[in-house]
Amino acid sequence: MSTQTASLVKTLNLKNFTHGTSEQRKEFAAEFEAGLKETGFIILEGHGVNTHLIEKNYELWEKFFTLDTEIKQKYEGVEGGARGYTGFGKEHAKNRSVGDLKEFFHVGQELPVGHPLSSDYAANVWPEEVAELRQYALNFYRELERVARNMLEALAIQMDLRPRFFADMIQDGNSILRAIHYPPLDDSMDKGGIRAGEHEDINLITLLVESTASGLELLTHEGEWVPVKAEKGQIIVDAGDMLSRITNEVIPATTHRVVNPEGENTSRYSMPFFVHPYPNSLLETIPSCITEDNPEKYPPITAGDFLYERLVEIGLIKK
Ligand SMILES: O=C(O)CCC(=O)C(=O)O
Ligand SMILES: [Fe+2]
Repeated sequence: MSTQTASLVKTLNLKNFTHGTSEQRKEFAAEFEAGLKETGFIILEGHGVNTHLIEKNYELWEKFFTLDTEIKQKYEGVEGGARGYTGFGKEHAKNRSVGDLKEFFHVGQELPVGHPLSSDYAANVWPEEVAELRQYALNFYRELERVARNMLEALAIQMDLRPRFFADMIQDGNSILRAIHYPPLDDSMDKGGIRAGEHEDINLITLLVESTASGLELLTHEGEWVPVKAEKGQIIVDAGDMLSRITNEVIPATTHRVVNPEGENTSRYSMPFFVHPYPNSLLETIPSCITEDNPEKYPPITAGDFLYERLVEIGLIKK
């Protein structure tokens, strides 16, 4: 981590919330909210996600991404990229036309047959060439959901909401595990291309376990790009558009990007977990976030409709 990042982005330990005294829990919650407001990012330690599980996921996803393109394309095309593989250059940031220099694979919520929400979600697709992926990716998904629940409970307490306010929204929610491969750059790639153009995530919060290489940057309120990196055992947490919307922008969505490598030109892998409410959950402004100086900015919308609008904007759904 650069010294600049170290001083700018707060590092918090989740154990202080899950196992701490009431003082430590309060302090954790306050620091989390302050971090989201000040820089949009916090770095989380003590999250309890097993290192082996993270390493195994990287190993298996790398196996998938090194398969021939024709094989990977068999797993493409499920509902605007909601599940399975999305090929190189397809997604672009909201106001850009050049596609990002990445390919990725989405794993979504998997509910038992007969669950009332199971028909709301497309079925996951699993590459038969990497048989172990299903088990390891789903275990990882569950672990990240647990961390997300804890973080959102802390935020709800800090905002004087009932503790499960956000946690109920993400219960059986539409969260997405995205495994990303940014290939080494070569001359055939679009000259204006960047690994991931400047953007905000669509969801409530995003959890990013350590990536395999640097490149992630956040935009400060002062308009300066600053590198952020999670080391082994750390998770970066940031705020997305849905959280910004329901907090009436009291918590802004974090603007970030992934820049091209300057030194060694190798593949980069990362695995963001986008924490989403269930599709019928209403994104409605939290009353305490409406004040005379900050009147209500957005009408209510369901999480499903909001997501659809944004997927059209970033090129994953064609209207
Ligand atoms: O690869 C990363 O570190 C971040 C990726 C990202 O911001 C995204 O996919 O939304
Ligand atoms: Fe992002």
